[in-house]
Amino acid sequence: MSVPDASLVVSDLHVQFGAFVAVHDVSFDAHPGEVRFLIGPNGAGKTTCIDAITGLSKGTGTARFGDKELLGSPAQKIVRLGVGRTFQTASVFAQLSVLQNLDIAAGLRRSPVSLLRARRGVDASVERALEETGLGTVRDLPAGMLSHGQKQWLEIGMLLVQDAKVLLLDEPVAGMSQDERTATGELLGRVAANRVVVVVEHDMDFMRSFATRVTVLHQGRVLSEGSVAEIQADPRVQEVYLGTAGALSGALAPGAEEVD
Ligand SMILES: Nc1ncnc2c1ncn2[C@@H]1O[C@H](COP(=O)(O)OP(=O)(O)OP(=O)(O)O)[C@@H](O)[C@H]1O
Repeated sequence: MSVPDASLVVSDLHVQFGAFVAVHDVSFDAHPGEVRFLIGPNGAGKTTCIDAITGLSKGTGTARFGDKELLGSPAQKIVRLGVGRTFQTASVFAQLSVLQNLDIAAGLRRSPVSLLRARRGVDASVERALEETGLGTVRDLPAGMLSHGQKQWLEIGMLLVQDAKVLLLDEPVAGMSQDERTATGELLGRVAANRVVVVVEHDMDFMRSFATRVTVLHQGRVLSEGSVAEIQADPRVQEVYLGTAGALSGALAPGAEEVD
């Protein structure tokens, strides 16, 4: 199968901490135009996959973005290649305004020479990110005053101004209100139109509403992969959730309400 240049293709990813194998030969791919989900019970290896792809943990196998191999590259180089991530806890500068946070992020992709040049007005990439994330109305507020959801959107905006082509998002809707979850799903749909978006999530209701393709991990291995309907119908997935996370089992059933 030919793979589009802008895709992320992970093959046989293997990550070990001492004798403990956290990720066993995991393969998945993600393409612009889809919102790709990685789900699985606690400790399944989801965050470790993202850590390895972004250079924070050592992994073997391959993780290619277009024709670039990411595994083995330093984290900063991976960022420069256009691969960005968020963490479970948003890391924004609380004292600085939304605009200043975005401006600093935009500076990370500018050359030292252009940083020294006098700047007139707001960078076009910052204006686009404000528009795309819906944060325009709070642009002058200190980031510390934003709601939990708005902080996550700001982090996503910071990746957008850095011109990230691959966004790896670790539990972006944890702790969000229902309205914020819906807004986040819609934002991810817009962002994914021309970028790779991979979402690690526990929230099954969110997954069901916004995932276009899902990989289920269990104990470091790929258990199942497919559309939301396919993975929900997979008896192996039902068994894992029934066996390890009773509260999630109901949420896997089509149409079930999420249980927190
Ligand atoms: N630095 C580390 N050293 C040792 N073990 C680790 C390290 N990082 C993760 N692990 C272990 O690897 C396994 C996978 O962890 P990981 O955080 O990737 O799971 P996860 O699927 O993201 O879980 P959760 O949904 O709870 O965040 C766990 O057993 C975890 O304890």
